[in-house]
Amino acid sequence: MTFGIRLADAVGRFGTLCVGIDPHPALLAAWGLPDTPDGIDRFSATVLEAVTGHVAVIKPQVALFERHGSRGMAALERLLARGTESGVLTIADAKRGDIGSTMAGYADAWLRDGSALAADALTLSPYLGFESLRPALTAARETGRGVFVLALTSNPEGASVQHAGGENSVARRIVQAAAAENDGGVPGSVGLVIGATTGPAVRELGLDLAGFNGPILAPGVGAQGAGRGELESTFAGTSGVVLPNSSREILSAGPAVAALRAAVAATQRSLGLAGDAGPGMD
Ligand SMILES: O=c1ccn([C@@H]2O[C@H](COP(=O)(O)O)[C@@H](O)[C@H]2O)c(=O)[nH]1
Repeated sequence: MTFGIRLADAVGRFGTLCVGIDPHPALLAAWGLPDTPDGIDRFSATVLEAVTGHVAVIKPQVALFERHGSRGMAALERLLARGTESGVLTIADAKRGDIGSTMAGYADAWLRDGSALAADALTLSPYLGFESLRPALTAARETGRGVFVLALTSNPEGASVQHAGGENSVARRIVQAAAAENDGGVPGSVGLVIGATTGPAVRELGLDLAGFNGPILAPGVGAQGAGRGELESTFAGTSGVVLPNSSREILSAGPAVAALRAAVAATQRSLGLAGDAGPGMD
């Protein structure tokens, strides 16, 4: 079964909120955990326990595992495996992108069956050219996995690159290229990253999200300042599933599992997502 279909099923049961697992040093300290591979392992296991059965998807931030070298990456491998065992979909936020021949290595690592780092989906950076991502697009299609391609990122600096090009902006061309990958009537597995903090850019750049048949990962709610109003205005009329991601704001409620669950529920309520059957935000 494809990632797009599995995601549609999962958000139909648990709603669209994506919880980020970002073991920042300050959060580890606040939780009374050491800034070590064992600390991030315990942090990750606690978040997974709290969200299982309450959200459809988690997004581990790879950089914060990579800080600890091979033992940090082993903690990430365990989290990805436990996510699969628990029935929670995983998006590895690694933002990979390179020339095609090297991209094949990343695709093998993150998107191939049997790889210790295989996730349900991977974030990709298209700034070496959308077509350089082909090995990852192919691997995802062949293995029933998904990708999320950066289009309009949530950080203010992103505009200097992504808005460039006027009517034919970089972001617009990325949305068009990603849309072309999602043919057929079923929910597509090639998604986009569009920050919830990007204000009127979706409209001003003429991004056709009504015609986009894939999921959209929307970081920027919570700690970066976006809320329900920003989500609703940015994604009005969008056809595909929009997955608002919150990391630090939810994680700062820990380490108690009950408190993390309460933060998840509060976030779902404040974003208007509780009981949300998923596809689109009208
Ligand atoms: O445009 C982007 C792409 C990815 N991110 C990632 O999402 C989380 C956001 O964390 P918060 O604590 O909720 O701010 C983090 O892992 C980013 O690397 C993003 O913010 N914007």
